[in-house]
Amino acid sequence: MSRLVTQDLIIDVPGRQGGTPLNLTIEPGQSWGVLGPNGAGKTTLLHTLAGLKPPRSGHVKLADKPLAQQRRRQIARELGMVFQDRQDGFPATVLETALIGRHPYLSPWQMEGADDYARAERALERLDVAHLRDRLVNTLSGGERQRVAIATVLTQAPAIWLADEPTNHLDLHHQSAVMGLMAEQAAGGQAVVMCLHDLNLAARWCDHILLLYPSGEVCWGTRDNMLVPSALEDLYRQKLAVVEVDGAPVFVPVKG
Ligand SMILES: Nc1ncnc2c1ncn2[C@@H]1O[C@H](COP(=O)(O)OP(=O)(O)OP(=O)(O)O)[C@@H](O)[C@H]1O
Repeated sequence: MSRLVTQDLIIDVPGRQGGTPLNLTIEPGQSWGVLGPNGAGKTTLLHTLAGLKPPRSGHVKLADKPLAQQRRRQIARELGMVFQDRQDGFPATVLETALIGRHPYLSPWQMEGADDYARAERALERLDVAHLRDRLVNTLSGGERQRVAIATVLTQAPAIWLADEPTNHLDLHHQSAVMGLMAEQAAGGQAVVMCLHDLNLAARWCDHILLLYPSGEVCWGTRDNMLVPSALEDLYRQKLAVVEVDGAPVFVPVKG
């Protein structure tokens, strides 16, 4: 299984000077939550980890080799990205979209085979969008599109998931189902890195947390060490009350 390693990584957020160099190892089986306020650089970090955006300094290594030296196709067999914003203007059906997840494994002009179709169909079932298989993606609701995007990455079957707010647009049931899927991926030996705005999803489903401050300061560690109310209040500049439900902390914003 592949490991994602950053060496003295500083992400390139326009107008920001400096920041904490990130020396991080994302191990197979781990589930990371990236938390921080709007504009802190969560998406920039994820895009940098995916090799879609060059860092300001430092390196990202995938399977011991700098990302910058690897072919995109090879990277796409290892890394799957759930984007925050997608342009679904392309008139493709739900099934055709899920099948895009198989492209890293096919040679140019090679048609998808029975196994590719079976994987895509299974992923659509898993994300509860199989009934939409023949619909054009640009006719779907926001939550349906989000589930198709996740089904596409599930079809891709990467060793490492980079998911930018995977629960965006999802109702409570589907939020829980998607977080369950992410946990299942991690339990199966994949690594998962998710940007999340919901502290409570992070507290319940992630085992590692990275806190990203607008200044560029970063800290990271195990969930229990990182989800300290005073640190989170400082991160979000928001007072919090904490209760415990089912053994996990629940953070509630309070006035004052
Ligand atoms: N192309 C660009 N030109 C100028 N500024 C940019 C550009 N791309 C991103 N930024 C800025 O970089 C900062 C970090 O953006 P990023 O999208 O990584 O934040 P984020 O933590 O994911 O935010 P959010 O929680 O709102 O999704 C923001 O202030 C954003 O405005």
